[in-house]
Amino acid sequence: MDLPRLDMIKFREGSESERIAFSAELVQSFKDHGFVKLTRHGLPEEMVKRYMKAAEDFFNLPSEAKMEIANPRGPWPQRGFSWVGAEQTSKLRMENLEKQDGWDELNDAREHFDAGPPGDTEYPNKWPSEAALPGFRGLMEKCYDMFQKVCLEIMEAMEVGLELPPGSLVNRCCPASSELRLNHYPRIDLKVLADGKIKRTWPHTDFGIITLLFQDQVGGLELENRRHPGTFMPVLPGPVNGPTEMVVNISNTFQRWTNDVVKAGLHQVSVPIAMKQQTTGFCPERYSGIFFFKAHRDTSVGPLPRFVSVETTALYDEITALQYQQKMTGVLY
Ligand SMILES: O=C(O)CCC(=O)C(=O)O
Ligand SMILES: [Fe+2]
Repeated sequence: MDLPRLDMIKFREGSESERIAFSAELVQSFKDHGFVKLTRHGLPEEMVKRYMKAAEDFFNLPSEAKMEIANPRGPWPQRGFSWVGAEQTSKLRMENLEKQDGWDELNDAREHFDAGPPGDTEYPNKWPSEAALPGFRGLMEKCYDMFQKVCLEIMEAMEVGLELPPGSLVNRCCPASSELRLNHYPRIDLKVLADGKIKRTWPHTDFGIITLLFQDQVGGLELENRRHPGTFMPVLPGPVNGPTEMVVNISNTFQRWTNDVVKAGLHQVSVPIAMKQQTTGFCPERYSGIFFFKAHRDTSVGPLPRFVSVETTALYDEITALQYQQKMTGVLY
């Protein structure tokens, strides 16, 4: 089974009834899978291609250049480079938060780069020098703005689909506090993965509102099959020469806002489906580009009034998006 693939132009340029139909299908796919694929997402193809190529250029820098902009471990938004093994996604799984101890030895075979809003003075970004990587910062800042815009549009559609007052989601996301990420999974021996202590990315949910994801042709991203909890199915890369497909998943903040009406999509990165039966050899390197769309730092991530009633009590506490981010980032290390 592949994920529903929705054409976003129907929301952007469609008639009122097309906008309503798109929004209903979007909500349904999120309720069923926690995931959707969007085509004609409005992001220039050329820009997405350059974004993915920039990931290769960045991770090909010498280690010293990457370590110069290393992310300081700790409970604050991530900025700059995180080396292989720095982050342990196994700890992020909501139900594992209390029983973290046994999860300490599970590592991710992944390095990544994170950037927050352009010009963020509270948590400044860390860029490689212009000499080392010409144009990288400019491109990332442009992508950030475009990704933020498309996420706001998805929030608009969710307001329609969930029959929420216009602006009730969108207004919680301005000014921007999202994060852009580049992921690199180095080539790895299948035997290492088979040992069970290292995975490309352990099952987890992301902690923002929604996540946008672009992947190369290697494959390996998997989402939980909600019909058979605990099992996973592949989110296959789009056609090689076709237009880019944007994968979108629901993250914890949206689950909290809707008091579990729309739940976050559990996902992992595993061995690509074509190599599952193989016991020897190497898993090729893989790149992905991600945008963690987040709520404004002072906004509450407690359930919205519309999802709480006498019969339906609030499942989550009223803390700010920044406090929640700090709590979750603290868990990662
Ligand atoms: O690389 C991928 O496809 C997924 C990575 C991921 O889940 C994350 O960075 O949160
Ligand atoms: Fe993720």
